[in-house]
Amino acid sequence: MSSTTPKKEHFTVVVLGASGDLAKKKTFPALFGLYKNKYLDPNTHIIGYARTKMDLHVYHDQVSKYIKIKSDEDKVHLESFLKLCTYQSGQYDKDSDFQELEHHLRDVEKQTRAKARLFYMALPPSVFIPVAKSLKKNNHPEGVTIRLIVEKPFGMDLESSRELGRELGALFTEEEIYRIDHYLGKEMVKNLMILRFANVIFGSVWNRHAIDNIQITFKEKIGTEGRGGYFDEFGIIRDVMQNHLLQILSLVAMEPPVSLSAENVRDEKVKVLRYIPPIQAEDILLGQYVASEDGKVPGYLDDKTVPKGSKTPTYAAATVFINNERWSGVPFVLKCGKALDQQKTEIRIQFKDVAGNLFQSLSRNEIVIRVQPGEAVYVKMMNKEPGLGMKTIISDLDLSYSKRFNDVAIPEAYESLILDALNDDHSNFVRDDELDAAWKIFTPILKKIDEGHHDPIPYAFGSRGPKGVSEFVAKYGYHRGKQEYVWPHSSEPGTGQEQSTMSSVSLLETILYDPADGLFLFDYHCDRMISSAKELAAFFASNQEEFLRELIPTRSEIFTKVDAAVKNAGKDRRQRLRLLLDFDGAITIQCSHLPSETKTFSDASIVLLLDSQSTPKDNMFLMHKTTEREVYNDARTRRGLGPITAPKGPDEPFDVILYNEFDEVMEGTIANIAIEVEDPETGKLEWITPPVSCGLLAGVMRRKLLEEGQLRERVITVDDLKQAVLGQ
Ligand SMILES: NC(=O)C1=CN([C@@H]2O[C@H](COP(=O)(O)OP(=O)(O)OC[C@H]3O[C@@H](n4cnc5c(N)ncnc54)[C@H](OP(=O)(O)O)[C@@H]3O)[C@@H](O)[C@H]2O)C=CC1
Ligand SMILES: O=C1O[C@H](COP(=O)(O)O)[C@@H](O)[C@H](O)[C@H]1O
Repeated sequence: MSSTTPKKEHFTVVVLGASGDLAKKKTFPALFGLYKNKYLDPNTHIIGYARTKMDLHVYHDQVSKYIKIKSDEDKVHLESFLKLCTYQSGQYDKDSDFQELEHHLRDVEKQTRAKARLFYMALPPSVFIPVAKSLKKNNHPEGVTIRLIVEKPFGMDLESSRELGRELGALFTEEEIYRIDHYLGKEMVKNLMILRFANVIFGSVWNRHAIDNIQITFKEKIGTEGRGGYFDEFGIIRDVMQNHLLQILSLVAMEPPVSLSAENVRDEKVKVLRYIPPIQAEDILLGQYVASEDGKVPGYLDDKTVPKGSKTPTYAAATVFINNERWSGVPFVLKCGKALDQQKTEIRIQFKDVAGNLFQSLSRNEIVIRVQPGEAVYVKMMNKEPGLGMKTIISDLDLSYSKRFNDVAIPEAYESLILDALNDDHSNFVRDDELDAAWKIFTPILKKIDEGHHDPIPYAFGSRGPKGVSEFVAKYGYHRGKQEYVWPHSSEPGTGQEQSTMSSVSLLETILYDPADGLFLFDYHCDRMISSAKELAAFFASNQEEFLRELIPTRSEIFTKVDAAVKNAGKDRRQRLRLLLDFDGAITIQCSHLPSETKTFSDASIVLLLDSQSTPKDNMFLMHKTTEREVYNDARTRRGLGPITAPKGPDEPFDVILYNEFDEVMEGTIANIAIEVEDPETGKLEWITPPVSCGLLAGVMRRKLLEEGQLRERVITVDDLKQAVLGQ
């Protein structure tokens, strides 16, 4: 399959549609990634071509717009990368413009001596053929190797796809064409062959004898905002299911190929698709999103670019069957949708029930391959609950990439695929007969949908999808499990387990749960975590845009998880919850039980120490609650205090008070500070607390007291503090 060795053949890359969204967001960042990591020959010249007229300066701004610069080294790489990028404007159907492109190419190639050209068509389908014709006529000189990357959609149905195939086929050979489906470049999709064919423990159960049903799910939180007009022509089945999900299915279901060569792999992929009959009307469930429950986010039809009364589905669940020896009778449920409750793409393989009745209340085994976000493979399995009894509980074997491979950068799908194309490796590209087989499965049902025979069921923006989804998957045998399963397992802080989930900075909230009062100031905790997530995304999220757009959880999503964790740890017990949010959207909750009443000390009995030196206030870890606690730990160490524990006795120092470089009091290492002073104007006693601008965390209790008017913000100097506390 794909190789990762730098390619010897020397290419010029031409990006057609260079002013568009795809080129900016995916193609140029991918080319830069390859260049930076030395997978691209350092002399490779990249020519952008599009209708928009722009000078080189503006063009370079466009090229760089979505390229992430994480270090000074990256900056240097970008400068040299931009020197390789030139631009030429021209129409998509004018020979004279393509001839000018040819002059540009020849000038470049005189210097670089490149003898091969990679044309990347980041273009709308309406101009695929005119551009392909112009390229063939004007930019395909003899003796020059040509590779043409074509983006989806590859037609609207079997007929139009064949027509497109015929027209392209008359111009370029199948070896020259690379039909991109970027899901084939995703790390976990590329991992499927290895998981299946390099592990006896998986390979031997990968069939109808052991597996009950398989779900392949794609969920997005975002709606079609901004591209409603485009989307309406296609709908979610053509946008995601017929290509991305079906490609995943073929890798999950195919037989082992004779070798890893592109043709052998694709032979097996196409074979399995041919065993799938067209989807039947009763095996499909469609939905279209309406406004969110609180009415704040508009629905699909509220988008002005969407035709009034459109029945285009934004959600679809469809079940296919593979009528071969391995899979006969096993439903493959494909689900995809926009404007849903979460973002995820996963493959869920559910096994059959255990035979016999040795144990009660067992849940089925599942292998879950999490494609994104947070790549993981986990096996849900039954285990003995540790202890004296013989109770069974659900547990897991968990290969979370963030823990197992935490220092490895996972390449972007487009990087991996462009490299494959440069290396003449077709295995992760779609072959013409695969496309044909895929359209055969979907075309009859798509025709019926286009003719308006299927009314989509409305679902609220941000929900799990249309009513009936759970019943739909249950109809095909999916059991949601008899026992509650919470991941990760709750752990007592200090066991070390919580450390292992913190390969980098995570946002942190510590929440009190009391059976009588519920979760203390829960909304305030959520608000703080969500707003810190937005502010710190630029520093810690590896994909800032995606994190901000889709991965920051809502209050209700956090509540669902917290509630499940509390239940799991015992709703009748007082608990301290450590809620962690990673910058890839993963939430971790650790519960520890508390005594039924917490010991309190009167004010006079708490010993507080003033820090021995100031702390600069300009520190993001003071303003946001995160797992990065160095600034606090340093202060404790300076004053001889160990790690944070509950106060052990009235005489033992409890906390250290930090102050900034201007001698203004900030806060303690675990609490905000307030003092009671005389109001200089009225002479009345009042409680004051330093403003956040002094460099401190806006605590949730502090917020409550400020809102209730029990506390007022005022700068407190170290002298004020001494005066108030010691009367000096
Ligand atoms: N290494 C890791 O990253 C691991 C992560 N986890 C996490 O633990 C959590 C639980 O995992 P898991 O049990 O596998 O997955 P979930 O419980 O999230 O989903 C299991 C199945 O139940 C469906 N489902 C979810 N909510 C409902 C509902 N309210 N009513 C009916 N059906 C529902 C899902 O459908 P649908 O897909 O349509 O939502 C899915 O088919 C997940 O957040 C998972 O990501 C677990 C183990 C390891
Ligand atoms: O091809 C498409 O894929 C994206 C989702 O891609 P991802 O890599 O972000 O998962 C989807 O949003 C878009 O509608 C579709 O055309």
